[in-house]
Amino acid sequence: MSARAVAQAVDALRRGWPIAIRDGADVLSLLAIETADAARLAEFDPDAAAPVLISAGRAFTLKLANQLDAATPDAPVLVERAPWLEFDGAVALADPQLDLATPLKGPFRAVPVIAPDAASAALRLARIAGLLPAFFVRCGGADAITPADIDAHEDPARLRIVTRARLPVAGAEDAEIVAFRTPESPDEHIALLIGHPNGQPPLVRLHSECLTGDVLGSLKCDCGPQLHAAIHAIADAGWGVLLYLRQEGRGIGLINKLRAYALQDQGFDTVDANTRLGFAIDARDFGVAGQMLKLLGQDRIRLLTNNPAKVAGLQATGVDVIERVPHHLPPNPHNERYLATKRDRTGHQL
Ligand SMILES: Nc1nc2c(ncn2[C@@H]2O[C@H](COP(=O)(O)OP(=O)(O)OP(=O)(O)O)[C@@H](O)[C@H]2O)c(=O)[nH]1
Ligand SMILES: [Zn+2]
Repeated sequence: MSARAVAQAVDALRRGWPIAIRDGADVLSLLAIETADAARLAEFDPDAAAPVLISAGRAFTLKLANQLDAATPDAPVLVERAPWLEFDGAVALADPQLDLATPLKGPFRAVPVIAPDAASAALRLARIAGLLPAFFVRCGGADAITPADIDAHEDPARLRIVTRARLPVAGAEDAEIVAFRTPESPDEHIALLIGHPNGQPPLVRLHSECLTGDVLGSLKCDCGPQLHAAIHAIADAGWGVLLYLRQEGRGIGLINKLRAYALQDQGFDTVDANTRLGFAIDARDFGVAGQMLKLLGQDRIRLLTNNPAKVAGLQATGVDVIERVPHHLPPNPHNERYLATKRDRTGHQL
């Protein structure tokens, strides 16, 4: 029942319908700003008193917080509903793409967060729904879901292998595709098994979905070349696994990644763009990858990556990463700065 309620809540957010989240005795009703409009807001909040929930990263950009704890840019911050904070003003609070074009009409004031666990859970649900993490909030409401329900929605424990088939691909004709899914999430993750187990730990690549790089050949990142080079490297190694994880935009979804790109067009780097949107710098959870490898019977691996956080994330799921194998591709003029930011700000190894 609760699984159904979370799926319905994600759907409701996308459609601009309010949801409710319970934190102990407190219940918050929430209307996502991105999918609301002035009429829905008037119906949700007839007294025009509902404060606005945003994340700490966004609040810091708006100078509503003095300090940004780098570890928690996605923590909840509540903004008092000043009389001048009408619907359009709230949209400007929610969407950093408008910052340069529309100077904000403050002053705004942060107030203590009511029901912080429910508020954090709401921001998480916005990410799952691929929306901006910003809501109008009021107390009370029916059919509330709980933060634990949302944890269960994201839990990879119920991941299963659904089907598998031979799939010759460019660079690895001897390959098999294995498809995974959970009952909760619409994301269908894929493993490409290249070659055959030979008693040695497989060479593994975790590839997070990048529609722009993988499909359109975007030069802004290194994803497309990394994907193809990984297939070749695994084939050359004799045996291994490519996991294609549906974690577009480091877990914030395609639309939010493209918003981050729009901010990059304004001069912000990939780290600051995520923070300004109100998301963690990397919102991925490698639990899915760990579970996929275990279902494939591979819990001792060599990992192709430059990202020590990926190694740590996978180790935390109980997979033994016996070696990190660097996975560098030559830069191009469009992704040079992106790669330098990864090196300088997110600990990627040279
Ligand atoms: N939010 C956001 N996501 C991005 C951006 N550029 C690329 N991505 C996403 O980043 C992910 C690719 O990262 P990966 O190549 O898996 O990994 P990594 O963490 O850089 O580590 P490596 O294993 O060393 O490549 C994909 O989901 C891309 O869609 C960006 O500017 N903003
Ligand atoms: Zn990419």
